[in-house]
Formats: sequence, C-alpha cells, structure tokens
Amino acid sequence: MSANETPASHQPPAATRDSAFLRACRREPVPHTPVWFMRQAGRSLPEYRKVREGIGMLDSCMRPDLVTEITLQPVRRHGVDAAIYFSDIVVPLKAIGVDLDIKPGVGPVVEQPVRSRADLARLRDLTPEDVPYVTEAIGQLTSELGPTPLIGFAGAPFTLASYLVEGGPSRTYENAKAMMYGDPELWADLLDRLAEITAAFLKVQIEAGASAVQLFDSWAGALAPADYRRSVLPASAKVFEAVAGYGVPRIHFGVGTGELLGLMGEAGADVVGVDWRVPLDEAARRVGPGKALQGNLDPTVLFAPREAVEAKTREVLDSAAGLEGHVFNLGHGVMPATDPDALTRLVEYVHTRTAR
Ligand SMILES: Cc1c2[nH]c(c1CCC(=O)O)Cc1[nH]c(c(CCC(=O)O)c1C)Cc1[nH]c(c(CCC(=O)O)c1C)Cc1[nH]c(c(C)c1CCC(=O)O)C2
Repeated sequence: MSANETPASHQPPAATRDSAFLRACRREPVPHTPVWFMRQAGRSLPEYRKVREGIGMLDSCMRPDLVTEITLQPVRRHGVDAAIYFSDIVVPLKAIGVDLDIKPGVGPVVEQPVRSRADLARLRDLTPEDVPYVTEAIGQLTSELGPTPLIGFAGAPFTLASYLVEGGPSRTYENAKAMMYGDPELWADLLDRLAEITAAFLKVQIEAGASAVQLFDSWAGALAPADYRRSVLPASAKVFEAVAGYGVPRIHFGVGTGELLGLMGEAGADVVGVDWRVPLDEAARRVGPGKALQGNLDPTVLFAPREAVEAKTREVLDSAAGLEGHVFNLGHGVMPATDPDALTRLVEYVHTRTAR
C-alpha cells in the first residue's frame, strides 16, 4: 500500500474502544481521567533492570517475549490506563541498516552521520519484513492486555534527523540546523524520507493491533515557530496523514514546545502532548478547539514528598477542568531514579480524585 492510499478502518475490540484512555482521546465523557506515563517501561522499575541484565537496549527491542514482558510490567504494577510498546525511536533506523547503537547514559549514537545526498541515499524504505519482532510482540500484547489499549509510537522526522545528522545527542543541533538553513532542499528530502519510514513503522504497529500512536518530536522545542512551520511541519503532517485512515488517535508530543503547540496540533494530531512549562488551560487556548490534551506534571515533582506531589497534581487537574479531553501524563518521561511507588500512588490519586 502506498503512503497515499487510505487503509481500511482498523478499530480495536469494543471493550478497548470503550476504555477511559481512548474515550478521552476522542473527547468523550470518561469514568475517570486516564493516566499513563511516558517511559513508564524502563529503568525506574527493578523488574525491568532484572530482565534487561546483560542484554543491550537494541537487542532487547528485537526479542518479542522480552518486549511483551517489559511493556506489561508498568501496567501490572501501577494500574495505568494504557500500555506503551517497549522500543526506542531509533529502532526503525536500525531495522533499515543504519549503523547505530544506544549507549547507556548517553543515548543513540550513529556511526556515520547523515550530512550529504550520498548519505541520504543509504536510508531505504522500511517494510513489515524488516521488523517481524514488532508484529509478533504486538500480537502477544493485545491478547495479554485485554481491554487495556496499547500505544504504538515513533520518533518524528525532526527528532530522528537530529540524531542522524549530529551523530548523537546534542543540546544545540548545530549540524542539523546548518543543513536546514544551508541546504534546505537536502533537508526537506531527508525529512520527507524519514516521514515515509516513520509512517511505514506506525502502520506496522497499528495493523498488528496498536490502538493509538504517539509521535515523539522530543527536540522540536529547539525551533522557532517560523522554522518549524517551513522546515519540519510538512514532514510531520505527512506522517499523521498517512495513518489518518485507520481512525486510531494520533498523539503529538515534544518538550519546550510552548510556542509550537498550535502548529503541532495543526500538523494533524488528535491529542497534543504538553510539557510542564505551559498550564493546560493556556495550552488549550494555544491549540484551539477540537483536540484533546495530554500532560503535564513535571517529572521531577515525583522526588518531592507525597503531599507536594498531590498538591501539584491537583494544580494539573484544576487547569484541565475545562478541557474537551484530558489524558493525564508527565510533562516528559519518567526519570530513572523515580520511586516506582510514587508512580503507583499518583495513578490512584488521579483516578480517585477524578472519579465521576
Ligand atoms: C528522544 C528519545 C529516545 N527514545 C525515545 C525518545 C522520545 C521520548 C523522550 O523524549 O524521552 C522514546 C522511547 N525510548 C524508550 C521508550 C519505551 C517506552 C516507554 O515510554 O515506556 C520510548 C517511548 C525506551 C528506552 N530508550 C532508552 C532507554 C534506556 C536504556 C536502557 O534501559 O538500557 C529506554 C528504557 C535509551 C534512550 N533512547 C533515547 C535516549 C535519549 C535514551 C536515553 C539514554 C540513557 O540515558 O541511557 C532516544
């Protein structure tokens, strides 16, 4: 199927479709505000560290049994309203043969950064056969999860490009921005290529049974709105458009994106993720009507005593009171040193406080 054909509508079973999480994404009434956490599967959990012992991050993403176990761990422990597929944003790039690794404590490192048209030519299409472990793990997960929805995800073209062009994590994105300003045609072609790979990867996940998808443009906050609109939004819009026909909610998230929230909604999201810097009522004004919001407790608040966590959580819930749809989350991922019990208590607190 080409990127432009509309796929057949792909809907989960009725009990999943009726879950608080998917209802909130569709801006329908909910029995309680649904909660999940970015990076809920990972190093904050001792059971995660145990099963990952001696297994590299990328290797673990390619073992369906391990992926299934790690994805289920936070659902069992915290009672969150959705699971997020255990993987990493660089997995599709690895799957098409990019020589990269995830270095512990550093992040993705690319052996040969993409700096020229010849480098771009190395990025080939992704097919379902490149990621058989994704289809297998999601098959296992949807039967194990019962009515709990599974969120699939991918890195957005800009965030993927930032790793590919820099060769690793960066604070300033100087090489990526140098290409964006200096060779806009190469940049546009690179982002378009990444949009195709990303769309293909999301389709594999949805067709295997993911009932929502999140596009992580974690580092888009480094861009001015005019640059985002001209040089990044078209590629992200292409990804959202490619999966629109499935009818599964599409979440769009980035960090430090206060000035971009309207544009991130415009790119085609059904739900816009908000970090902790903009209160949700203000974020709703910036995003405009017709979209749900996700967020936005500062992840570092979880290091404070219980009373402080509850007070800050009430602030988030109060600012969400007038929203059309709200999915509770942190403003960015769970930090590795977080006490898992604080996360469990937070889920309970949001559920109790918002029970209707
Ligand atoms: C930017 C980004 C990456 N990866 C991801 C993003 C977007 C989200 C965000 O903004 O945080 C996305 C991601 N990475 C991982 C998940 C798992 C699902 C979940 O949210 O629970 C998700 C959704 C697992 C992971 N991805 C990574 C880990 C840690 C590696 C390990 O456990 O050994 C996990 C659990 C590695 C990774 N991968 C990446 C970084 C920056 C790192 C951290 C490096 C480190 O501190 O070791 C790239």
